[in-house]
Amino acid sequence: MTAQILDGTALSQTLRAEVATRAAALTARGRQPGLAVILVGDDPASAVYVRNKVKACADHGLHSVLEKYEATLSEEALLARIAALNADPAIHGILVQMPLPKHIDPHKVIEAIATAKDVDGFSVHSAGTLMTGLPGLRPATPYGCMKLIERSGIALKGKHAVVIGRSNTVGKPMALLLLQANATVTVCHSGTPDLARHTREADVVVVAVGRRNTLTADMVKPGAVIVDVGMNRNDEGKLCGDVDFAAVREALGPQGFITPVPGGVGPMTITMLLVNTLQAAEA
Ligand SMILES: Nc1nc2c(c(=O)[nH]1)N[C@@H](CN(C=O)c1ccc(C(=O)N[C@@H](CCC(=O)O)C(=O)O)cc1)CN2
Repeated sequence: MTAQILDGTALSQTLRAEVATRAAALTARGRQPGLAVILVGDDPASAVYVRNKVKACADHGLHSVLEKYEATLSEEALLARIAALNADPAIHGILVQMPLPKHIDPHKVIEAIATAKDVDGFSVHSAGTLMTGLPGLRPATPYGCMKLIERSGIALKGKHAVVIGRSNTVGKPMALLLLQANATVTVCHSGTPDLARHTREADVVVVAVGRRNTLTADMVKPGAVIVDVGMNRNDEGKLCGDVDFAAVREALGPQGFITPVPGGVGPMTITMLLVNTLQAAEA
C-alpha cells in the first residue's frame, strides 16, 4: 500500500466554493472584492498563471483587471501604475507577477504596493506580521501548503518538520507557518551537509528547491507527510516536482501523505490568492 494523496485540486474546489459564498455576501453589501494583476513581459508560464488567476476571479464572483505591459516598461512607469491602483477603491488586492524583467527591482515594486492590498504577502510589512504572529496576508504558496496539511486532519503540534529551501516567498514563510502551528522546524538549504540525515528524521518534509529528485525514497521515514512545491520538467518534458514521486510514495507506506505535481500545491497557490483578496476586501 502506498501513501495517501494530498489533493490540491479537490481541496481548491471546496475552498473556492467558500470564497464564492463570502464574495457574494460582500458584493450584496456593495463591496465586490477586486484584484489587479500586473504582468510585465512575455514569459509564457507567467502568462498562463495570470490568465488562470483572472479566470478564477471571474468564476468565483471576484472582480479583476489584468494589466499587461511590454518587457521594456520602465520601473518608474510600473511604480506609477501601482500608485494609481493603491488609490482605486474598487481594487482590494494588487499583485505583480514574478519574475520581472531584470531592469526592474522586485523589492521596490513589492514595497510600492499598499500594505492592505499586498495579497501576495511578499512585502516587508506582511513578512513582519507573519514573523510576529500578528494578523496579516500570508504568501499564497506556503499558506496553501498549510491548508493542505491542516484540512487533511494532520496534526502538526509536536511534529518535526523539515523545510528544504530558504526563499523569501516559500521556504522562510513556510518555516514560520509551521512554527506557528507548534511544529519543531528545521530549515535545510544548498549549504546543508547530509540533507538525508535531517529528512529521515522528519514527520513532515516541505521541498521547495526547484530541482527534480531532490527528495528520493531513501530519504524519507515511513508515515511521513511530503509536500512538494517544485515545478520542473523531466526528460520527456513532463511537469514534475522536486520529489521522486512514485518511489517516495511507495516508501512512505499507507500511513504517509504526499502531494502530486501537478494537482498538489500549484492549484492551492491560486486558491489562497482568492482567499487573500477576499480577506483584503473584508478588512
Ligand atoms: N506574484 C507572484 N508571482 C509568482 C507566484 C506568486 O504566488 N505570486 N508564484 C509562482 C507562479 N504561480 C503563481 O503565480 C503558480 C504556479 C503554478 C500554479 C499551478 O497551478 N500549477 C499547476 C500546473 C500548471 C501547469 O500545468 O503548468 C499544478 O501544480 O498543478 C499556479 C500558480 C511564481 N510567480
